[in-house]
Amino acid sequence: MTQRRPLIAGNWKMNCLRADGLALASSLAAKAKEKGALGCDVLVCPPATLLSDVVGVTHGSAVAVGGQDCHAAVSGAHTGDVAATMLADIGAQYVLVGHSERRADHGESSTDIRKKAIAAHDAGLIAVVCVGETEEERDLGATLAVVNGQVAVSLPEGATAKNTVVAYEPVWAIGTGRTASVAEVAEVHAAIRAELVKRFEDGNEFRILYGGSVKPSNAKELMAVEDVDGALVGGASLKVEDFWQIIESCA
Ligand SMILES: O=C[C@H](O)COP(=O)(O)O
Repeated sequence: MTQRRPLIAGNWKMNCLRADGLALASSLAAKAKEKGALGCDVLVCPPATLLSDVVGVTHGSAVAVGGQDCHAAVSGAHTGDVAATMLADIGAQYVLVGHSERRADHGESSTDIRKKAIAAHDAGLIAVVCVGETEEERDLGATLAVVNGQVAVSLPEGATAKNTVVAYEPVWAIGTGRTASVAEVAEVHAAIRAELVKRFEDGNEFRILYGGSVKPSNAKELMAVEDVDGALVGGASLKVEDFWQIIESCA
């Protein structure tokens, strides 16, 4: 069986002013240093305003830093956007692309996401490509078709297990306290794995994260599901003790 090192990623979304964000990142880095070898890779994705400082305070620790989005272009007249090259330039190693909040708030399509993933790869970043169905799509029985369709279009030809992570986040489970059941998670992750194996030589090695109301109380159970290789955590990543317990669930 392929051994995949889990990734626990914290998406801070549009939260944290400077003092709180730096305190959170410093505490995590200190805990990681004190613990030594961890059972997973750890990533935090702060808002753009804090990226550079968080890179600074986590330097030399096991905590990697990522952006929450990037533009598909390297530079140009795109007011308010950030290029993947800019993220790499300040020391970020990852970038989230296609989060459902970007898809909903900014009308991003899977074609847009693929372009962003290519930009991330070209900049030397690992793209965390997010996919997931809405509640309506699940009720219609369209979950696997929707998710497989997003995976097929959002992942570029050049994706590999080294430069790409897939994050499955059912939209109805994000920030709602409702977590997908183990059976629901297992079914979708198996379908994503099959899609990856069909398309990519190293499809078995891609990490597939689950996201949607992951918390200390359900992390262990979710991490034990076949083909769940970590978590993309929103709310619980803003509390150092909660996020740390989720990290420890991979031990
Ligand atoms: O990116 C993270 C997800 O949207 C999950 O957020 P949540 O853990 O607050 O449900």
